[in-house]
Amino acid sequence: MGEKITVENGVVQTPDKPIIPFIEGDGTGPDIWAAAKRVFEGAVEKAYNGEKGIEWKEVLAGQKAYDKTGEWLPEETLEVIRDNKIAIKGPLTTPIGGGIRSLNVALRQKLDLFACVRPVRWFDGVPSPVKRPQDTDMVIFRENTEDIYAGIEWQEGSDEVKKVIDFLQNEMGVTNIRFPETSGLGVKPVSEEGTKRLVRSAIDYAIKEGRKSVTLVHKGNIMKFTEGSFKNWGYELAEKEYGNKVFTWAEWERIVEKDGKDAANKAQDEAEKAGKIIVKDAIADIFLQQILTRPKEFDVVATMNLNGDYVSDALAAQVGGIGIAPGANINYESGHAIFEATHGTAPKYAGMDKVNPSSVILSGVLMLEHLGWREAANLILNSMDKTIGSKVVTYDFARLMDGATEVKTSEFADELIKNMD
Ligand SMILES: NC(=O)C1=CN([C@@H]2O[C@H](COP(=O)(O)OP(=O)(O)OC[C@H]3O[C@@H](n4cnc5c(N)ncnc54)[C@H](OP(=O)(O)O)[C@@H]3O)[C@@H](O)[C@H]2O)C=CC1
Ligand SMILES: O=C(O)CCC(=O)C(=O)O
Ligand SMILES: [Mg+2]
Repeated sequence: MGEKITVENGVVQTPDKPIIPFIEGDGTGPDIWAAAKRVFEGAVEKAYNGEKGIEWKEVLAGQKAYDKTGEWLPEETLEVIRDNKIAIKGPLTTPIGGGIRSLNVALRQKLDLFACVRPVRWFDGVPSPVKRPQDTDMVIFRENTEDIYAGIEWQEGSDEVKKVIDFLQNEMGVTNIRFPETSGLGVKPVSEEGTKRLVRSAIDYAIKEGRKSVTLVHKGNIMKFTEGSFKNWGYELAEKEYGNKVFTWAEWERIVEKDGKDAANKAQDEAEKAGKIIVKDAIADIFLQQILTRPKEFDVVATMNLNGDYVSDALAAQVGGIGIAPGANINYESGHAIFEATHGTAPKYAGMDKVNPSSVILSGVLMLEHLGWREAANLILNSMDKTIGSKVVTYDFARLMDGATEVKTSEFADELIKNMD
């Protein structure tokens, strides 16, 4: 009989047979989930000889939920995940324009999973568009509950948008809505609490994992009171809560003003040598250039929701694409977490047993690490290295690799299970 995972004083307590809810997902979700589940079970069995095991519990969301219950995201699904603390999911479809809002975003918001953690590293042999993919080794902390993802927007021509435009023009003195008759409007909330809990998680992670820096990525030069404040609150939190453990660029600037640039650079050098975390910032556009040209300069990255979405896929491309990029949505305060692939439902490949299951498999590796089952996680990581190293890969890698053997989703899983040792 399975038992519930609990969290005591922020520490996850995993029974030998934890109940883990899963959402299969839409489109290619069932293909990659079937493969991933077998890989997780193979690794756990091999690591613990039957002494530990997972009791899977299916919960519904997306098309499957709608067909069975008439709801896209049933309350029962949220209740089961809340109750069991963690879950793993495949991708869910979001129609563009009208219709339902993103179920993926709704799950993160309803469970307050404020940090979307996406590690980006290269596996030996994976085809990449850059010359030195091994230089990219970053962990993105994307804020998950605020920003324009809050879904506060009004359609062009609606009574609501007319009211808001009227308010802006007549009560707030706004004069620069270029085409007021035909504008839709969106609101971008970014709060001090939301920013600080995200940046805190990123710095805690950097300290725990022995990382060198945390970069706050923002567009504060243009959006001063949202993205600019994100940067300022980030520095404020770093200095106030972490004191001597960090050196911030805000401090660097204060030293420049007082004693000049050489003194500031010297202080940063000394901080690096002392193993302090360097907390710095980058404006989002130049950041997207520098992750390509100088990836070694970045380590942990903390950013808002939309920037984080763009940065995730851009960085994933550098190490082989979204077919292999994992993710976790975590509330570090309550311990709730949902692990999920970074990519979408890739509908044109649905049911073809074709796409790469690595993204959801590596999300499962993050889940096993979260549970403290490092042995099983490492078995999968080593097997992934070995399997890709032997050039047995799915179509996405095969089309970019010389001499590759292209296999189906399920065959790639067979190969991973075979190569676990
Ligand atoms: N978290 C989630 O559940 C997410 C859901 N979505 C949703 O998914 C739907 C489709 O979105 P779309 O923008 O087309 O993005 P997708 O990520 O679904 O697909 C875009 C392309 O990425 C490649 N790709 C995606 N998954 C894999 C995989 N497992 N293995 C190999 N290659 C892969 C394919 O490239 P190629 O054609 O070159 O082979 C595919 O055509 C939308 O409804 C969107 O809202 C999107 C992102 C995240
Ligand atoms: O939910 C969606 O449609 C998109 C989500 C997304 O792009 C992401 O999680 O990176
Ligand atoms: Mg995305």
